[in-house]
Amino acid sequence: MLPSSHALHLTGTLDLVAGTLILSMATLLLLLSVPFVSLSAIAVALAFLVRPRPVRIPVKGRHVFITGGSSGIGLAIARRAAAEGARVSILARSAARLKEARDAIRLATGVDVALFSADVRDAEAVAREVEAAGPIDLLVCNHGVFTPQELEHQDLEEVRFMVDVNLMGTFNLIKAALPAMKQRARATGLPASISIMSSQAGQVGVYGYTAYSASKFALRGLGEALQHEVIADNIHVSLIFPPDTETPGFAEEHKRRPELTNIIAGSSGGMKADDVAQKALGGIKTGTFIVPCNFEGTMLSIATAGLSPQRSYLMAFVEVFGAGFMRFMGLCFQWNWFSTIENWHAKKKSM
Ligand SMILES: NC(=O)C1=CN([C@@H]2O[C@H](COP(=O)(O)OP(=O)(O)OC[C@H]3O[C@@H](n4cnc5c(N)ncnc54)[C@H](OP(=O)(O)O)[C@@H]3O)[C@@H](O)[C@H]2O)C=CC1
Ligand SMILES: CCCCCCCCCCCCCCCC(=O)[C@@H](N)CO
Repeated sequence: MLPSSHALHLTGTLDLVAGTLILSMATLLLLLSVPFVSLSAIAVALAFLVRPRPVRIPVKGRHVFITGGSSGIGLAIARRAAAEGARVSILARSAARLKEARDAIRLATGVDVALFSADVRDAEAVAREVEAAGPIDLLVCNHGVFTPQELEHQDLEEVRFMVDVNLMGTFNLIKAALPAMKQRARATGLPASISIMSSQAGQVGVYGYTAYSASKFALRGLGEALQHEVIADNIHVSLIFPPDTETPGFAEEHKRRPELTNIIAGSSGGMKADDVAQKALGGIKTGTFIVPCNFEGTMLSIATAGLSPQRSYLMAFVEVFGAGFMRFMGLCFQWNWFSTIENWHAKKKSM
């Protein structure tokens, strides 16, 4: 048996220990909450900071005009937009392929899309078709050509072809569509969209893609500047950056692509056209400026965020705090690519 004075002493000590414990726990929590509170404060600040403001762009019942809508990614976007209740117009050169696309979309959705035939390089023809289609709510500049080759071996004619179709074609289209789009956006009070199909090769230069990468990088400059110019008209610009995607165009490209282009492009996993279309439409509906399509694409977009507009405070947060690490990852990828190129040359020399 303990004498009662001892028992008292013991409870006193226990109280002291418990008190100290609680106090140090509280201090620890407080210390731990400092970074948490400051990170939350930064997130809140970013929520006020990001421009343009978040937006929702409806698709149902609206006029969606898609170039290159007769094949691959464009066809997949047209099918999805039709299924969501949009009035869909597609434009391409070949009338025969346009009709095939209309039949395929009708079969899949029961909806008839309107067909417009023009070469996007022909500004007058584009203006005529856009006029005939009527005012557009969502313009999807998806047309594109790609013939990979080392610049040394590529004819200037082919370089010009890619720049003319991919870049100048997009200018022709936007110039033709913009005036009526502005009017319509004002009349309906609904936000409108101009989306442009770039490529992951429009975010990083890739062996064999000098002309193609140049034409796709250029679209980003176009898009960034255009967003400044049309924001007051409630028009929202999106740039879409797919990786290698299974399409008729890609099947053709793959037959002649340099081995090194295959290897480097293989750093990003391939996709199906319909999955790219889903990402593209998702990005368009939220007015997202940079729309990546797969995991590697998301990393690439964070690594190359630069001074592009960002509406999402969460993505802004990731970009701000991921910048250093993503730069490091980018250097790792470049190390890997340059090593591959070096080994490839060494192997060729020894053969
Ligand atoms: N597939 C891929 O791996 C990737 C593709 N992209 C981009 O996505 C877009 C679509 O590619 P994808 O679906 O593979 O291409 P496809 O080759 O399968 O389809 C291209 C579409 O564009 C049309 N088109 C081509 N040239 C012109 C022109 N001068 N005027 C009008 N229409 C034209 C074609 O029709 P027609 O020939 O009858 O004119 C066709 O409808 C392109 O911008 C491409 O650069 C980006 C990343 C990866
Ligand atoms: C932090 C860094 C992350 C990096 C991941 C990088 C992966 C880059 C791969 C580039 C792929 C280019 C594909 C072009 C596809 C295309 O446009 C053609 N098929 C033509 O249509």
